[in-house]
Amino acid sequence: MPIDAAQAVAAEPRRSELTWDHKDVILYHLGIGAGTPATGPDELRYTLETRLHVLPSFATVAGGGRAVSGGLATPGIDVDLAAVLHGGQTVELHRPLPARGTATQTSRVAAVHDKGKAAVIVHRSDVEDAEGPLWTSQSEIFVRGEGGFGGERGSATRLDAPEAAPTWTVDRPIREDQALLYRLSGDWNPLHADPEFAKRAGFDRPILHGLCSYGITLKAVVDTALGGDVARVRAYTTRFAGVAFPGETLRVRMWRDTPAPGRVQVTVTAVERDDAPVLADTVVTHT
Ligand SMILES: CCCCCCC[C@@H](O)CC(=O)SCCNC(=O)CCNC(=O)[C@H](O)C(C)(C)COP(=O)(O)OP(=O)(O)OC[C@H]1O[C@@H](n2cnc3c(N)ncnc32)[C@H](O)[C@@H]1OP(=O)(O)O
Repeated sequence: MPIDAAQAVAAEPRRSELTWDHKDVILYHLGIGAGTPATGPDELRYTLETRLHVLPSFATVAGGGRAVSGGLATPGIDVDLAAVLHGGQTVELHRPLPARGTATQTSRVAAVHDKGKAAVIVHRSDVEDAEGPLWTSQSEIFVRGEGGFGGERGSATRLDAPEAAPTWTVDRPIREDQALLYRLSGDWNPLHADPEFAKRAGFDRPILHGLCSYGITLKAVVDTALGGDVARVRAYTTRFAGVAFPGETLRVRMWRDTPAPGRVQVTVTAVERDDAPVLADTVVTHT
């Protein structure tokens, strides 16, 4: 049986060691579009080792993407990768991320929801180093065709886009080779690179990694709404509402102090496809 929810949730948490250094951080930043203009002072914070600030979404790839592969390598879960889409992602920061580190990750399947036509696997990781907790990450993995196993449906948090005009709107072009560059940070899923595999998954061409859009968007928020200060981010949550393709332009709309003070609510759409939703229910919590 492809999904045995009870077995997945009861499985022992998996522990793994994560290590990273400035090279991994810079590669990740390039993979989410940093470095344009190449020598602009704001971009050098993301790309020059002597000035490096770590974007908190780096947590999703630290250690070479084990969070991604580990999410599906759990007893009780045996699914076709072509049926898998990233559904949602949250990262909660306990401290700013260092540019190099060694940490222990403890991961488990927190829940498996039965959506009828799909299963949603909720995968949680807690990461700490010698100085204490660093971050907590939660991924929702949407597996098409794997529902109907008789599990709980689970609840969904939905945020209406505010009626007021956005405080800021910025456009972020996705390079044609963005997914090819991003995958070097550890998510080698062929869905993002191999046209034949993408067709088998139901797409005309390879789609962008959800976590690449996630990183592009957080960088846009930090650079626009948080004065470029990565250390102000406390938490970042999103739902992947629709696909994005390399070569498109992401329009990032941001509302200050929405839905509460100290939060920026964000929507992301694909400009070339009539503002089709890409990220929804997206909030950056900050100091
Ligand atoms: C540990 C980390 C491991 C990560 C593994 C992933 C590896 C990566 O390489 C893979 C990727 O990056 S894939 C790219 C990024 N993701 C996407 O592009 C998906 C975009 N979203 C969609 O296509 C649709 O929203 C879609 C298809 C997701 C849903 O659309 P519909 O089928 O139309 O669903 P709908 O009828 O609206 O709702 C049915 C029930 O499902 C819930 N739901 C909807 N969208 C969800 C989402 N994004 N995440 C989680 N749950 C979601 C709905 O709430 C509904 O349930 P309920 O009726 O109980 O409310």
